[in-house]
Amino acid sequence: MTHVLLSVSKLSKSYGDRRAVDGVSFQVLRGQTVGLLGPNGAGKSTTVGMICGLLASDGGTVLLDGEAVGQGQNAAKRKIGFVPQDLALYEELSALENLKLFGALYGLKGAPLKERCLAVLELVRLADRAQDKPATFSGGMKRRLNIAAALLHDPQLLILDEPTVGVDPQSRNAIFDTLEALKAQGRSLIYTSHYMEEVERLADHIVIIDHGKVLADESPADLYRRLPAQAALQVELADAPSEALTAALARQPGVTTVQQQGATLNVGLAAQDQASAVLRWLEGQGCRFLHFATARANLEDIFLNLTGRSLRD
Ligand SMILES: Nc1ncnc2c1ncn2[C@@H]1O[C@H](COP(=O)(O)OP(=O)(O)OP(=O)(O)O)[C@@H](O)[C@H]1O
Repeated sequence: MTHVLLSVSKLSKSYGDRRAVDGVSFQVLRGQTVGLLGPNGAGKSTTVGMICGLLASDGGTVLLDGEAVGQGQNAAKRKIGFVPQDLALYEELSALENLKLFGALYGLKGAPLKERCLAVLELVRLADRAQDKPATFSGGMKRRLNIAAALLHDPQLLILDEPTVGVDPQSRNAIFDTLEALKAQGRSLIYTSHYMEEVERLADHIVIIDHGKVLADESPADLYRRLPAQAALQVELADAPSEALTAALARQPGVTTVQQQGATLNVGLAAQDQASAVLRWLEGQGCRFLHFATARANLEDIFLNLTGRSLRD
């Protein structure tokens, strides 16, 4: 058995003359969580829609366990669970009745269906609300019920399209707990988001997508290694530093970059724990500080480094 569960190759789709997805390729290994990260309109939803066989592609292939996932019913598709951006629930049926209905679509019935419904409700932490209607649920609870529905047939790969948009913090945590439990069971996940903190928390591997193209396809550690600085120190001095001082600062150990704007210095650091040494050095040079702050580099910086633009533009 190969380690590769899903293989996406040169996937493309245009809407009219707009190329929404332009030759996207990446793989998902067994047990791996892949974060598909990109700004709004980058092509994430279109990509996952094609992976699930819900949207027809203009070109490219999607193989799951070596089998093509096309449109229509097929065995490969059954190994995928999909949680779309838009909720799909019957508001007037109870949570349990909703799941029974979805389970029946997968050919589950009788006692095994009931057992599966209760197990997935437990997994998304809605077991105590089984008899309640989604009409009485918060947005986050509805989202969790939708995740439960996608898990009924016990898929190998769960694909979630921006699952935390419009979700309250309590449900957000419950969703993360569910996904972490699935990871621990060895399931594979694809998680699309434009929230870098979420992708950082969950993903073993990150695919950054922009304008329908893959810009990076790496582990978080490798992505960070691309950055010129792993942390930043911002210091506001009482007086603007001399050019000689700024130049000498740039030569200090652990300092990767120095930018000066008036009395403010932005210092790139090879590691965050080098900030105190830099501050001591500045103090030794007779500098007085008004304010200073440090920040660890994040995926936002990586996106900025790759595209010259902010992820949230
Ligand atoms: N049905 C459609 N008809 C026409 N254009 C579309 C359609 N769906 C998406 N697009 C366009 O395709 C591009 C990619 O959209 P897509 O929804 O895949 O991006 P996304 O990264 O998922 O963004 P979002 O987070 O906003 O959903 C965008 O420019 C979008 O406007």
